[in-house]
Amino acid sequence: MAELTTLEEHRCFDGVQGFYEHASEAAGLPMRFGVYLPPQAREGPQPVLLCLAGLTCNEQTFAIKAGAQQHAARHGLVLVTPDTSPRNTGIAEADADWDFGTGAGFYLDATREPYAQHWRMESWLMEELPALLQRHFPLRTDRIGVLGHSMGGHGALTLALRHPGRFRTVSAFAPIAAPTEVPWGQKALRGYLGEDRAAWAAHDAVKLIEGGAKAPPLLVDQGEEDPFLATQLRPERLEQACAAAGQPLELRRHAGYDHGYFFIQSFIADHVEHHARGLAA
Ligand SMILES: N[C@@H](CCC(=O)N[C@@H](CSC=O)C(=O)NCC(=O)O)C(=O)O
Repeated sequence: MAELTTLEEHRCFDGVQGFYEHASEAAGLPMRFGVYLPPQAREGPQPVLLCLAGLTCNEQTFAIKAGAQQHAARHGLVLVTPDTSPRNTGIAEADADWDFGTGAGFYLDATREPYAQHWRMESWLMEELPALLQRHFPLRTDRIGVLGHSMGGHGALTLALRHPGRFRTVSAFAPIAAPTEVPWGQKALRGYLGEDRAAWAAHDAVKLIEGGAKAPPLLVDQGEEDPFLATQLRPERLEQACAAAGQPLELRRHAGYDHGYFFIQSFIADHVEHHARGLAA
């Protein structure tokens, strides 16, 4: 059986936007992801931007809604858009809520049953997927940046902080910056990791920075009309932690913008340029 199944491929800004599935060992199930190959990939391997989406999203959401391909085509960046959780796991309770379980993997490896067997997003993204991508696509896994939105912003920050040296560039839109302190994060961390608060802290960007973890300079955009700003996101906690630790952070607050993809579309060009510059250096 083929290692990789092509689900769809579409010409896009002179490159190719595809969606693929493979039998993931980490998840123990088929996992899906998107890859945008810019036109430069016809000439040879190009740097990669891993794009992590938020709650309720799948591998198509960011690819369809963010408008990133036109900028990736200009800069010669490969975009990789993974699904946000395993699916069709047979665990009925995993489909009960939109902010936990299916579509809400929080980019970590669960240790609590019934999730521990399949919810292994960190292992999939950090180990299995890069090796698979390297075998099948013209891209450079030694030059990877990571970007994320909301739950995906939490993923971008925590994966970069937990795996120093793996990502050369990091950025986020409206990240869940302090998940141990907010309802979305507490629900996920309790559900996937149990009651051990030390285990939670290892997946909280603010706590990681306070504990001395370092990441490349962070670019973060936040809409001031985001309905989740005060209750779920808490960018001021990231600002405080970065200032105290000397972690470079550019936090841009934008009047009038909310949490959705119209906000992302408005600033995605800056993010792709940020990554392209850092990945070329
Ligand atoms: N269904 C929820 C809203 C869910 C939501 O806003 N999801 C965001 C990410 S939130 C944090 O990770 C998203 O990206 N949705 C996809 C989209 O196409 O906008 C509710 O009813 O409040």
